[in-house]
Amino acid sequence: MRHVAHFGPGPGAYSDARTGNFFPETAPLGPALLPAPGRHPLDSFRTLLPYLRLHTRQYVIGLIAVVIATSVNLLPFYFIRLTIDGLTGQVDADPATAGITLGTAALYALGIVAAAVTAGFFMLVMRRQIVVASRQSEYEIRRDLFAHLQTLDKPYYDRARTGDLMNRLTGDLSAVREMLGFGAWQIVNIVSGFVTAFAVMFSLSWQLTLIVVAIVPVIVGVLTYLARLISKRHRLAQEQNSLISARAQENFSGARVVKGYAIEDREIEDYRAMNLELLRRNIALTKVDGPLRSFMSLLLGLAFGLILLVGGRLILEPGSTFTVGMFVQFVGTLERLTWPMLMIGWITGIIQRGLASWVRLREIFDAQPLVRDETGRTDLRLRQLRGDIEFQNVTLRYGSTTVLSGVNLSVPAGTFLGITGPTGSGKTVLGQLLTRAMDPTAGSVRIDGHDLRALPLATLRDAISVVPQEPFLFSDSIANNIGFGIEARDLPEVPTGVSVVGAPPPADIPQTPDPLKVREAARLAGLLGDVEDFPRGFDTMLGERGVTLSGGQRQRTAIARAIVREPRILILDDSLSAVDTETERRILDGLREVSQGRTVLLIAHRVSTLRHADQIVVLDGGRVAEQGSHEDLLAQNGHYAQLERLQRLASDLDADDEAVADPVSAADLLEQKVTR
Ligand SMILES: Nc1ncnc2c1ncn2[C@@H]1O[C@H](COP(=O)(O)OP(=O)(O)OP(=O)(O)O)[C@@H](O)[C@H]1O
Repeated sequence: MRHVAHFGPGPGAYSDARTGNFFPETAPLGPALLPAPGRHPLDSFRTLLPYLRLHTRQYVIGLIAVVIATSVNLLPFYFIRLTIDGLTGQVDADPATAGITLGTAALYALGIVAAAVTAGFFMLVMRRQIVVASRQSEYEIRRDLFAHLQTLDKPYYDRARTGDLMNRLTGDLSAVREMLGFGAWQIVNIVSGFVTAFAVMFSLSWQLTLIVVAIVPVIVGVLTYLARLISKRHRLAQEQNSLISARAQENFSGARVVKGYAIEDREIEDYRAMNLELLRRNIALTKVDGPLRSFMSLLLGLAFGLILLVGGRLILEPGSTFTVGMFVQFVGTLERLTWPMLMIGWITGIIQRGLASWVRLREIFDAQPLVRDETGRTDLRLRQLRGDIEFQNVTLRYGSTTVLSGVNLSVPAGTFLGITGPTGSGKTVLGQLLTRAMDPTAGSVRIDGHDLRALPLATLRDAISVVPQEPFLFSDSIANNIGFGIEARDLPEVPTGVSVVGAPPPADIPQTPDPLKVREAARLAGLLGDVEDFPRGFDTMLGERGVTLSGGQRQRTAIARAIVREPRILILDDSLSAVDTETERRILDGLREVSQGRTVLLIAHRVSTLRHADQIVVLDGGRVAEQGSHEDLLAQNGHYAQLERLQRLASDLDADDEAVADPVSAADLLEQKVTR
């Protein structure tokens, strides 16, 4: 079940998008990844500290292990020096080099092995601490981000782009994790590598060390420049990669539209152009990526050549204490600096990307819902609702557009209220105000006499079920789709801002909703017959992995999902538009059964759907235009009466004329003509 995923990163979360390339492949990086103006990345680094603090111990142990490993890594050259100097019979100030026996050589060899084993062991310790800590931080940030996103409201999601949010939760999070893991240990590796290597080299020969000090900045400078160039071109290639994937995905999802409009050739041509651009960018990347290694070899070759010349002279100088063994140790130690030098440019990129990505994640954390519980206003004692609804002079504006204007409505608990009106008249937003998807601009919406702003959101949403105009079904079984709302109740709250280390294993959560409840809800929604016709019944998978339901079946699944929660208030937004009149009758019978003691708001365009409602409200231009029972409204001879006449006419036409195949469409057609 979906919520189980909250308790830990799935296998995919551990996958590392590393190419065999010299530079790691990260998320597509666009201009959007640049830090938000006016906010320095280091400021946001401070906001990352609480997550790092959860793993202080791991980072301290891990970083000490890196320092030990880099230092021990230089020991083999010391033993090689002793061996060479012993073998060549040269004697320096160190008595250990005054000749060598086979036994001593074996000891040195053992020393080399021991150093390698020790360094390997500490690198392992580092990985177990820092890399694991970065994965845990990734888990914790993702957990908290998701939990925070759950608190954000409709206005936020109206503005946010799903693709962008997905990209932040995956690509940006990976970039942050890479900075906390690989970035952190590489920084320490580079610093300790440079410090220890320079200390050793200086103790061997200050003259040679001076040459290195002169050369290294040039090498690092050139490499950093190349690394930046590669990073930039890599980013451009990645951006194009994203575009091309998005285009392909849209083409696959909209395959029916593409075929229907016979625009395959245009699609092929567009895709070809995008693909060609990707090729161009990839070639541009190869042009700088390829020569990097050769360039590195060339620079190092030159450096080593120079050191050989000067070092040779130092050895040959009369009375010199600089031995062949010391020279070999010097060169070996310098060679160990190759990797850190190469890494500087790379790590700078990783840190820059990580910080920029963290800024983008902070933007999500900083977003606050407009609608939320507020201390002082929310009365947390209100847990149960009866279902009396009241709109008091409610006005809703979006910018300069007035959507609802001075709506007054009183709906006693247990009322079956029909709502109709021309398209865009404000029917849906009326329901949305009731669930506090947003608050009214003026006036107040009340349940049981309490202004909604005084009700805890959990109480409110627990009491109301909505069947939206375009129901969303998950790629899951029919049973889980119907039981979606009940399974989520009574779950332990997942704590945020805490370490995952030492967290107890997830509680054993029942995997399937009560089958009897699900079956009963399906019956009431008129879906049972359809489900029983599927070979796997309620276990039938929907969506990408399973069957595709018809529009009417989708609507009824959503109705079943809403009523299985046994809400005090049920809102159905145009939920019977895709079913035939016979199915509609069955669903309405079911709804009447459920509506005993509940308040039902049924938004519909068809008089046949509305006629048995206790009360019917007709909205027009965001105002209540008519209100009363079916008979009252017919007597008023207004919009509703006109609607009824036209729909009756359409249905008579249908009875007379075989050519009108679908009475619903005919009625809708006529109704649209009238409402226009
Ligand atoms: N987030 C929004 N921003 C701006 N305008 C909005 C927003 N949501 C709704 N509206 C506008 O509010 C008006 C009422 O919308 P609503 O969805 O309630 O209409 P409706 O009566 O349910 O129509 P239909 O019968 O077509 O579903 C419409 O003009 C719509 O464009």
